[in-house]
Amino acid sequence: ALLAEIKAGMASAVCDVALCVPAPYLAQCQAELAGTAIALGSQDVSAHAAGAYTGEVAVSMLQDFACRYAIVGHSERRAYHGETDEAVAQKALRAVQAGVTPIVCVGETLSEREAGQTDAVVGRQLQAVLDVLDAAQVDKMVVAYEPVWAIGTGKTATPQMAQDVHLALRAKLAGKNSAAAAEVKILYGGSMKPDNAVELLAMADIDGGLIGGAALKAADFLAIAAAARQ
Ligand SMILES: O=C(CO)COP(=O)(O)O
Repeated sequence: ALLAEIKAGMASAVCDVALCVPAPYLAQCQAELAGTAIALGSQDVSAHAAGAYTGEVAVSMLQDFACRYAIVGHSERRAYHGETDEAVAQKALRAVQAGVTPIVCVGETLSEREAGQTDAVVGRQLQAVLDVLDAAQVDKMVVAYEPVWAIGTGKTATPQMAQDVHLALRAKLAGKNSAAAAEVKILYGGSMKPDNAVELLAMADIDGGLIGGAALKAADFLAIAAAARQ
């Protein structure tokens, strides 16, 4: 029902939109999204291309459902499933090698921010991915800055706080490939809502959003997509 509402509201393409759904819904969503401009993505991908890893979803399986994106390194995967920077990097690499665009999530916890470590933490998380990619692969990924303290909490980074981190991330990308750095989409995630999306998306280095809670209400998601067009 949610997908039908989003589809109806997206009838005219307002911006690039991808829906990243839990793996069991991929087949249904692929069918529902066929013929629309809305892309399909997953919320995770295995760090292994193939082999006996029961329960894992390999990138080739995602491709069976025409997934164009795979979120990797979401803070909940890092926190609750012990995913290290290196494991996240391997997931990103598997996706890139298969032609699936990884959405690489980085973000600091509240205590890390309060200790002045934000740039160091997100820089380390992004660098781990850059270390396994060739310079020519840098523009094959999307980066999402998601301050952990802002996810699902109703607390949002101010536009300037987010912009400062996005700028630092773009500089880090430029260290690997300066031309590609300008092209990489850096999304902000963390309680993005219709009432704060316009000012966040107006910032020079905020190229889009990674929407959690507000994507569960079609009207809110559509309003954010409309804000992205402005
Ligand atoms: O983690 C997020 C998206 O993956 C952000 O979630 P919220 O938009 O609910 O804060």
